[in-house]
Amino acid sequence: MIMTAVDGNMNAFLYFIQPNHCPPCLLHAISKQMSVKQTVLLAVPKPLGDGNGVKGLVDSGLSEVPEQYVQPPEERIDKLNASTHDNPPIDLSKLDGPQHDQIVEEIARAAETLGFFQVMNHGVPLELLESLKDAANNFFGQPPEKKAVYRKGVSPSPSVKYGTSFVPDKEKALEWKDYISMTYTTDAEALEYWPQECKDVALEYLRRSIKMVKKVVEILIGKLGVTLDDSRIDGLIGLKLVNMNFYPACPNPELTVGVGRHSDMGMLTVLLQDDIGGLYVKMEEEMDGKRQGDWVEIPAVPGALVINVGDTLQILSNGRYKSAEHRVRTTSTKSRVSIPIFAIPKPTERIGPLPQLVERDGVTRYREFIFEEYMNNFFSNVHDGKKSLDFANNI
Ligand SMILES: O=C(O)CCC(=O)C(=O)O
Ligand SMILES: [Fe+2]
Repeated sequence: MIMTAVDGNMNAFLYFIQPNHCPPCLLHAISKQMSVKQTVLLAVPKPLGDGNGVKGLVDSGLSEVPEQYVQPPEERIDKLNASTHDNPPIDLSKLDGPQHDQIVEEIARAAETLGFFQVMNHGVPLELLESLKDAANNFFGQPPEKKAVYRKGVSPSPSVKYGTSFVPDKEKALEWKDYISMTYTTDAEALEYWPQECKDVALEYLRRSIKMVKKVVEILIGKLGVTLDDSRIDGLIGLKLVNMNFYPACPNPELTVGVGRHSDMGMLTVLLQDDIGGLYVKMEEEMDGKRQGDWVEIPAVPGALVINVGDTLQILSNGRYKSAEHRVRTTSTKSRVSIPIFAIPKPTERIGPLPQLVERDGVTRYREFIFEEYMNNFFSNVHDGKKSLDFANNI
């Protein structure tokens, strides 16, 4: 019998199977389903394609999701039972007018409760937002071989990485997502190595957003009653990543996730989503008639950007600001793109609760560490809710 299967790195394999042996994962499941007691792999797996990602799978004409993408029941997303977080976007242009204090209050309140909010008049031109979504669709719409050149290990620069899922080698169930991740070092490096289809818009998005990120960080630190000098703030948001996520239309959205439950590791994340929707956040506490633990959808609002608090800001604020757990569902009808910017500390930055807060709170909720250690831990574990924060636990 000849059979195709796909491994965690999205390599498709041709298998020749005979009784007596059972290769792991998909084949195991298939062999059980087919009541074949044992199967054997006769030939070495032969890659059918490299770097095709989930998009490549879908383009090959799937009618059902492969076994590796089927989530355990507790991770599946019941979209009918989720409500929407319908707070209107916060108008950042009002920071320059008489409503300054009220806007500062709204930002701090959102960061202390849900850890997510949307903003408008954020300084990123609306045409640029449209171009970014087009650029992401263009990049992922290319033939597999054009994208595969950015895979880890072969990419022309360590700052650019094309991949699928999060940590495919360790995940029990894969995420239904392809991505390209671009780490900013210098303009020259970005212009040389980032993909042609997206480098200009991604750089401009980064330049414009980072000004807004800095302003929001200053506001949030200020609301803690602490002043940090400019170079410290620059260090806290000194490493910047622009990602483009692509979630292909999925034949069984009820069985899969686009991104599993996780929190982001940095200070703040800025996220552009298209009009499909599907980003859910877990309520940290009871609020607006919703219970703690409920999942609420962050609706797609044209022209708005989503901002969320990351682990670093939760740690720095000694737990006052909430790094929210979030996840993304898939859809059967259309693909979705999202374009986050992760503003994270420089790897050498020393992170821990701000001493002034520890003194005031009379307790230190997290230990100190060098950010690089946190980052390495984050990227070597599968998404598992807010588990990433355990790395900073005191004991
Ligand atoms: O696609 C989204 O809406 C969110 C993606 C996300 O959470 C992430 O990339 O960390
Ligand atoms: Fe995230």
